[in-house]
Amino acid sequence: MSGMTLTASPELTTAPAAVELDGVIKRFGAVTAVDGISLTIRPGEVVALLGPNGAGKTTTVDMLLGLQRPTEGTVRVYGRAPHEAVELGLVSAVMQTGALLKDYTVEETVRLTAVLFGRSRADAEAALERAGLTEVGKRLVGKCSGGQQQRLRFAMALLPDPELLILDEPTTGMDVAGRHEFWSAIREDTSRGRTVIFATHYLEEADAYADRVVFVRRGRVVADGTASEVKALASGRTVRATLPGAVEAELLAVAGVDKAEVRGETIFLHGRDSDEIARYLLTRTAARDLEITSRNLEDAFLALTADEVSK
Ligand SMILES: Nc1ncnc2c1ncn2[C@@H]1O[C@H](COP(=O)(O)OP(=O)(O)OP(=O)(O)O)[C@@H](O)[C@H]1O
Repeated sequence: MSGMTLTASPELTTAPAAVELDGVIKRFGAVTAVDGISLTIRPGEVVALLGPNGAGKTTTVDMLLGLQRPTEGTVRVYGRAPHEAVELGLVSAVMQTGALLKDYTVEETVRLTAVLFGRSRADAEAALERAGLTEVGKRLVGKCSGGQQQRLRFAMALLPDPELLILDEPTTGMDVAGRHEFWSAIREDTSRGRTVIFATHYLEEADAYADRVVFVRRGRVVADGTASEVKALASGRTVRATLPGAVEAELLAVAGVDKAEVRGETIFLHGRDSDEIARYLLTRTAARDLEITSRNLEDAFLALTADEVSK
């Protein structure tokens, strides 16, 4: 037995991950909604789950909230079973829809929720303020815009003061101004160190608000990185050409090439200066049929998430 205990900051040592998915599979009859996801999310991370319709985002979120159980694999939230974490108030969520009582005012709704969570009136006021709702406190919920209703759900989700906040496509159906206001409230909150996981279709949202972007497609993680890594993935241009007998390692050594791929007689060279790459190919090799394409974020997203072309 070691006679000495080292002290180090808790984040670096034994603090449990905020979320730990290990080999998670979820099937609904013949449909495999989640097909083997393993993921660790550290406390304080703001993570976007990005993917097209049917990718498995909501199913993953439901498992994090204990609303669904995995068919295989394990889900832990702060080292606990998800339903326990929810019961302890460690996790709360803003879902796409969630019943609100339309005949109550915004203020009454938040105060009532505070009572349910055993929180004080001051906590209710603080949640209203943090969700940017103080000014519309007296408004009937039924008269609120979609964006205000979502911020109301956000205020309610803040009441247990959760360590982890989960947002499932929180801005679906909102106009640009509503989305902007919603995200300003969230951003202000995340600056206090709360862990946030949000599912979205909107690439711009993932890019603007997440430290980490996890691309999901057909129930699998197809890319996982910081927003800037995702941008890097999408920047630059690809030169495609026909060059029989090309060797990947040799192409990678060409000035300006940061990625090279050989598929049969076709080569794909990626780099910042496509002119230089094209010049090299045309003057120093037998390459022909050159084609230069640039990728914006939207293309990168589509490339990462698109279904394979069916035969
Ligand atoms: N309860 C269920 N019963 C049967 N199939 C389901 C069920 N829930 C989800 N699925 C299927 O699992 C797959 C993943 O769905 P999920 O809702 O998790 O995707 P998503 O990424 O959240 O999509 P969206 O962006 O449209 O909300 C889909 O094919 C969906 O039809």
